[in-house]
Amino acid sequence: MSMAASPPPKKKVIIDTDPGIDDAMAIFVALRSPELEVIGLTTIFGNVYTSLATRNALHLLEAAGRTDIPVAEGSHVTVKKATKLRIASFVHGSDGLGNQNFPPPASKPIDQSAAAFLVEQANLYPGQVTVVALGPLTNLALAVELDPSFASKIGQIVILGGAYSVNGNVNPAAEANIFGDPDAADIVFTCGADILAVGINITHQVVLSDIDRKKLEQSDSKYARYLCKIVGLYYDYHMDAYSTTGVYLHDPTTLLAAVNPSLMTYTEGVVRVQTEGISKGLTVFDNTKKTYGEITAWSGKPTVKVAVTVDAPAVVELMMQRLIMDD
Ligand SMILES: O=c1[nH]cnc2c1ncn2[C@@H]1O[C@H](CO)[C@@H](O)[C@H]1O
Repeated sequence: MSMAASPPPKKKVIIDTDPGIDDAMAIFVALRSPELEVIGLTTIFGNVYTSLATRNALHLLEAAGRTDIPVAEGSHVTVKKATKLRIASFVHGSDGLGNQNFPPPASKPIDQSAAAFLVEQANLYPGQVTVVALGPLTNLALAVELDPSFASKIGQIVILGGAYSVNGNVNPAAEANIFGDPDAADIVFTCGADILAVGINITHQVVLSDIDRKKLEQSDSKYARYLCKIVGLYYDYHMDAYSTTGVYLHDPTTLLAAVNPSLMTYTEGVVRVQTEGISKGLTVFDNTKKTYGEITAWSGKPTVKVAVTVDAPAVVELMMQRLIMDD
């Protein structure tokens, strides 16, 4: 008797997000990826304040018809309780979704903080949960502080964060997600979890051109059409900031690294984050190949994987395919 091979188990994913136009793309791609089971969204400040991130996360799940997925609201302040936050409304619009003024969602977040939800899920499914972190790393740092076993129980943390051997996007030193809470980022990078970091040295190679945008616009996919409605402002920002007619696919690229890690190559080493001074938010990678003459801040810290190359056309194609494919 022949038996059909059973499909591989889906990867359980929690997306920690600050939606955000490219966050919306990543969330839709995740919902459309048969390799993934999205078990929750957790929210954080960054592109918008946390309360608006929660509202947008709920709204995006409603737009996708997936209100079965829980949303846990994250921290409103940095891990050091700073309330003065850097919010990128000039990139995403004051509503975070291209100034479309969508009606408020009917659904509500669950009664648990993002950090508590992350800890709970890691304990429920040890080694099986992947967190895709698309904003500042505050919630994950709080999870590490809440439960010392979180780092070993979480399956993998895929981080959009850092600028490795290239300039930042907030200033020459810092990438926006790391700059948003550098102390949290340093806690997470050194916590000992299985970490895969995707920096803007990678995501600046992955561009959605105007031609691809038109293809999305002309498809009948409700996901593609929704994204085309909100993406205009993101194109304007890229024209102003980088003089390009395309947009960088930061968040969907990172999400797709969780779907198919072989879209990138990686190196391994220790990442520490500068938490003060003019280079606050700088990610500094030690390849651990040199024995320094003294103990450094990197000595003996756990290593992480950092993406070094990407098959950019394959990432764009996969994203387009996931958005356009039939339900
Ligand atoms: O110039 C910028 N300032 C702040 N945030 C930005 C900028 N450009 C892009 N992003 C946002 O930050 C993440 C990648 O660093 C992405 O979520 C992107 O939308």
